[in-house]
Amino acid sequence: MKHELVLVIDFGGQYNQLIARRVRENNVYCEILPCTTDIEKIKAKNPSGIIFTGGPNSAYLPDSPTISKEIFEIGAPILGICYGDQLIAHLLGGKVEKGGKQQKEYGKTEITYGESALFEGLTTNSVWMSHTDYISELPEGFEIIAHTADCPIAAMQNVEKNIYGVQFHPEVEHCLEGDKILRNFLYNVCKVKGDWTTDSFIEDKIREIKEKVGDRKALCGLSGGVDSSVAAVLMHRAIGDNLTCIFVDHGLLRKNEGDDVERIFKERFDMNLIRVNAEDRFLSKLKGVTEPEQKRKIIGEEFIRVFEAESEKLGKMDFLVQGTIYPDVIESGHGNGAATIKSHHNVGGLPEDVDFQEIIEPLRELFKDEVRKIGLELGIDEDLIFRHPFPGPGLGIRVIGEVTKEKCDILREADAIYMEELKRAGLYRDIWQAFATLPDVKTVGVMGDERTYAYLVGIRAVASSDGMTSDWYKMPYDVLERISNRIVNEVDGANRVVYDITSKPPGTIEWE
Ligand SMILES: Nc1ncnc2c1ncn2[C@@H]1O[C@H](COP(=O)(O)OP(=O)(O)OP(=O)(O)O)[C@@H](O)[C@H]1O
Ligand SMILES: O=c1[nH]c(=O)c2[nH+]cn([C@@H]3O[C@H](COP(=O)(O)O)[C@@H](O)[C@H]3O)c2[nH]1
Ligand SMILES: NC(=O)CC[C@H](N)C(=O)O
Ligand SMILES: [Mg+2]
Repeated sequence: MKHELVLVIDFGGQYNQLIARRVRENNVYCEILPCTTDIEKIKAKNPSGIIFTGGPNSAYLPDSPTISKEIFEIGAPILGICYGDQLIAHLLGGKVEKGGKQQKEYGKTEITYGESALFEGLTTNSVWMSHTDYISELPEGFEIIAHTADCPIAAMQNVEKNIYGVQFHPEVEHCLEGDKILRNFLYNVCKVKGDWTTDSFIEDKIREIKEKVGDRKALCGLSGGVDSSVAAVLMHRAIGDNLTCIFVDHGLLRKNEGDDVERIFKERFDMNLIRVNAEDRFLSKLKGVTEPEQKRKIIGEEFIRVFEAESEKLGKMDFLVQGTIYPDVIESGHGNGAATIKSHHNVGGLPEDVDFQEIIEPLRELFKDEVRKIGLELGIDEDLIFRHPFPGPGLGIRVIGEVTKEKCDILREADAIYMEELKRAGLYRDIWQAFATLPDVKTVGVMGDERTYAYLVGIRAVASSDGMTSDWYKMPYDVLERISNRIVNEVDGANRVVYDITSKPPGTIEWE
């Protein structure tokens, strides 16, 4: 079945992915396209509605991102947000200017709404602003539908042409009733029925995979983590025994993880699974390397080389499947004009030559919490679905600086104690992700009246819903105390523990 589709046209904003997921949360399928996409391609997708995102530029400057005016003629309702709103005004003959002290607005702002299908049913009047420019003159055919104390045109509409614009950001959590405004756009203006659900995602993906793979063979990188487990189960539903899962024990896993993953998958899933022990291979490639991006690229490449070697043994597999999700893609700098934060091993860390016909990534557009929902619907057990995320490069990026077996062993012991204590305190599920890290730092201590000189262990726990932003977890002192005592007492080679209290941004979740 072909679903209703809303297109998000990307002008380089910070919250584009949020817009997309808000649309999906309203049961409408959504795709993000760069603003440079050909108008014919946009038309061919026959969208039910189009949303222009915000962006860092100024619509009136010559080199700012723009779009052909033909977009206004293709018949789909349009909603512009912030830069998108300003661009509509600029393209259709209104005026956008740099704001003086007066017109700039950042953060929470009081607003007065007028009559509009967008604002039906709203009961509050506070929005979230982030703009320096402002619309000083309406384009012809438009009317003002909201204003603030400082911004005369906080929203505008042309009902006849179905074009709407808002200066504020309805997609962010802090915009009161922003979700209602987006819902009104979808249901009152675009008149969608809302035919997209996680059920239909599963059905569609399975059909899509069947069509693509036919009776050819696929190899799926399986880590035992959430994303690859969900990807593997989806693939298995689609192609059955033509799927082989491959679990690489690269020596950078947590304590007992290799054996646990192998056992759990053999017990619970009726899939072909191969475990490859490749510790020496990975550690020898990482010898002497300290720079995080270089480490990530080496690990990314080794994964692929191991997959290729196994594929060769099995008689050449046609497809490689990975559990890549959206944050892996965006942080690797593979979005439109987005900066590279770190090369996730499965995206930015992939080598150029990959000996498979194609890579299949069934979850590439989704966020972690969406993947979890789908996993539960596929019947995967909760203990697997609610495992904390664990990065593919594993301890390779948690041992800061050069990776050695000795350091990995120290970290494995510390991390195992940390997890055990979090579970004992009943905090594991409340925390989005927690782990220990081993900075390349030794400190002096005193134990049994003897001097020690041993490694520092960092522990981190974060609260988040999608991993895109996070806050540090406010861990009770008594739990911290127990963790610290046990690590220093029980782990040979560690004599000090620190707790990371950095949010993301400005930090990232992993230290490298
Ligand atoms: N040890 C491994 N063996 C085989 N494939 C792996 C391994 N680690 C990661 N991968 C591949 O890389 C992808 C990305 O890893 P990532 O850690 O983001 O996802 P995950 O492990 O599936 O889920 P989670 O985020 O819950 O850890 C995985 O989905 C999987 O396809
Ligand atoms: O599979 C992965 N391959 C990687 O290379 C990688 N780097 C980070 N992560 C995980 O992604 C989430 C966001 O991490 P950061 O805030 O550190 O960028 C967190 O959950 C990280 O653990 C990775 N996962
Ligand atoms: N958040 C935005 O889209 C900002 C739009 C534009 N760059 C401004 O400062 O007004
Ligand atoms: Mg993982």
